[in-house]
Amino acid sequence: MKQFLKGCNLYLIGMMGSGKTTVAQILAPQLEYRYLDSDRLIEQVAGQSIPEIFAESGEAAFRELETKVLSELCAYTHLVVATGGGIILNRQNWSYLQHGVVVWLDVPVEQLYQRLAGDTTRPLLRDPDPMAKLRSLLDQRQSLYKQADVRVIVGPEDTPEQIATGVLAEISKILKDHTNQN
Ligand SMILES: Nc1ncnc2c1ncn2[C@@H]1O[C@H](COP(=O)(O)OP(=O)(O)O)[C@@H](O)[C@H]1O
Ligand SMILES: O=C(O)C1=C[C@@H](OP(=O)(O)O)[C@@H](O)[C@H](O)C1
Repeated sequence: MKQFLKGCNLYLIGMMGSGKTTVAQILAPQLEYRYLDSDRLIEQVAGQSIPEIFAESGEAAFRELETKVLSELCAYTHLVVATGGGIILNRQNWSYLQHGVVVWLDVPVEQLYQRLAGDTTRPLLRDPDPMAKLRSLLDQRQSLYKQADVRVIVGPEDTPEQIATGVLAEISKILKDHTNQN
C-alpha cells in the first residue's frame, strides 16, 4: 500500500464528528505518514480558536483561512490530513484536495449527533436544534462529499481501528484499478 500511494497525501473529509481526526491519527503511523489537522493549523495561523474566529471574524473569514492552509499543504507529501467538515464547500479547495486521495467517512446523522452532544468547539452546532442543523448541513453537502475518491460507510459499532482498516482496503481497490488501467 505504502509503495502504491507513492507519498500521495490522504485527505479525510466528512461531516463534523465523523471521526476524521481519530481515524487520521491511526492511519498516519500505519502508512508512516505525518498526521495533520487543518483546523489546528488554522488556529495556529490565526492565533485563535475556531469558535473565536467564527465569533470575531465570521464564517467567511474562517473559510478563507481554511483555503490558505489547504493550499499550503499541497506542497507536502506523505501527509494524512483530517480536514474540517466544510472544506468541500469551496470549489478551489477541490483543486488542492485532488492532489491527493480523498476519503469520505460517511456516518449517519444520528451517530454524529450522539458523538457531538454537548460539544462546544463546533460553532455551527450552536443551534437550538443541533440534530436538525446536522441534517440540513448533510443535505447541503452530501453531493460534494460524494466527489471523494473513496467512500467508507461507517456502521454504529465500527471502531476507529476497523474504520482505518476499511479506508486502506478501499484505497487499495482504487489504486489497483488505476494500475490495471495503465
Ligand atoms: N468510530 C467511532 N466510534 C465512536 N466514537 C467515535 C468514533 N470515531 C470518533 N469518535 C468520537 O467522536 C468524536 C468526534 O470525532 P473526531 O475524530 O473529532 O471527528 P471529526 O474530526 O470528523 O470532527 C470524538 O469524541 C471521538 O472520540
Ligand atoms: O462542518 C463545518 O463547516 C466545520 C467543521 C469543523 O471541523 P470538524 O469537521 O473537524 O469538526 C470546523 O472546521 C468548523 O467548525 C466548521
